[in-house]
Amino acid sequence: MDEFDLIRKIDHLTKDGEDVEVGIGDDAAVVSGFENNRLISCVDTLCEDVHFKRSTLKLTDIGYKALAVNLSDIAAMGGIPRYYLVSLAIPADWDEAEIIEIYRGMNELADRYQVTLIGGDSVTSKGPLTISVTVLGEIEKDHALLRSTSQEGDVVFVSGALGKSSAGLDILFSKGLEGKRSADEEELVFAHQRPCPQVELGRMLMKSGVRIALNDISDGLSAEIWELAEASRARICLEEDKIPVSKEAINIFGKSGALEYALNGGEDFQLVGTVAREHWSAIQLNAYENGITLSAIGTVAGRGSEVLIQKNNEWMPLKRAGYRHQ
Ligand SMILES: Nc1ncnc2c1ncn2[C@@H]1O[C@H](COP(=O)(O)OP(=O)(O)OP(=O)(O)O)[C@@H](O)[C@H]1O
Ligand SMILES: Cc1ncc(C[n+]2csc(CCOP(=O)(O)O)c2C)c(N)n1
Ligand SMILES: [Mg+2]
Ligand SMILES: [Mg+2]
Ligand SMILES: [Mg+2]
Repeated sequence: MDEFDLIRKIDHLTKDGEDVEVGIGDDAAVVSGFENNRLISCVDTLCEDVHFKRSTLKLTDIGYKALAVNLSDIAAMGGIPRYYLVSLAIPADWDEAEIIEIYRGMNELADRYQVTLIGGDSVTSKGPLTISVTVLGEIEKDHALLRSTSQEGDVVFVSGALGKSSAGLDILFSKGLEGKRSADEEELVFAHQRPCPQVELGRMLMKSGVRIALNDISDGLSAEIWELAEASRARICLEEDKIPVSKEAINIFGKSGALEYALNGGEDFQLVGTVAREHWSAIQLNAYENGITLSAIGTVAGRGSEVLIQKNNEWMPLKRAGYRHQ
């Protein structure tokens, strides 16, 4: 595969935004920048055999997901994604047409959120295929939603239903990409392959103007709630039976199997946060009116850096057992 040929094809595939003064084709990109807002940036990487296999994601899904996980981090800050850069380390057994397919998937999501590809890097890999995406965006000055602002008395909330992605992954592991699937299985597999970054929800929460601590769920609810507790030095108490566990996962894996996926599976890319009790109803209603379900799953009970969970009327420490790279 010729590096320059590939870059030319990628360039043709993507649209140039008007505010991109120099895009693909020079040593670095130049964009016009933001008049009043701050620059917000993040990078996350997908690695073959760690984040996906050819038997779990189609080529277009790999691209879609590589961008989605980054839009999720921008969402978790309340920002607006604008530009992205893609770094690829490509092993010899991947051909150009396959890489272009990955870009087609990325493009699909980029078009939906109007984020523009402004550059990247392509190198040979002697190991697995690795895709690293950097997203640049904007956020109103002093309005980023941090992990560190939870306070005593806050309601702890989470968006959507949890556990779908990792339940979907197990279905893919047992049935492969092309296996026959029930409607429930299809829903779970789709959630794994095409996670929906909660950008609109992040913006809605930011625009509410109230203090909200926020995090996105990449490693599982247990890991992300612990991150909030530690960043805010908060003592968080969750009620197990309030956690919105995927119905489809319950149908297939039973209540406790589905709860395990919700707590420790990861890659749901929903948002978990805390907000003062007096603002909770309005926030929940506003989300509802925009087609998003928010569930109250607990409270910030005081200071500390710990998470407790109530099961069958008994409180116990929540095990932080989400995904962790070794
Ligand atoms: N290798 C690194 N060098 C510098 N900073 C890093 C590195 N890895 C992570 N960070 C920083 O650490 C913080 C937490 O990163 P982390 O990747 O855990 O968050 P996340 O993207 O929300 O989680 P995930 O990667 O599971 O989606 C971020 O500020 C990130 O920029
Ligand atoms: C083939 C295959 N095996 C396992 C997994 C599960 N997985 C990998 S990384 C991760 C957490 C998020 O990653 P990060 O912390 O890097 O953002 C999870 C839950 C998968 N998706 N595909
Ligand atoms: Mg990260
Ligand atoms: Mg994150
Ligand atoms: Mg992330």
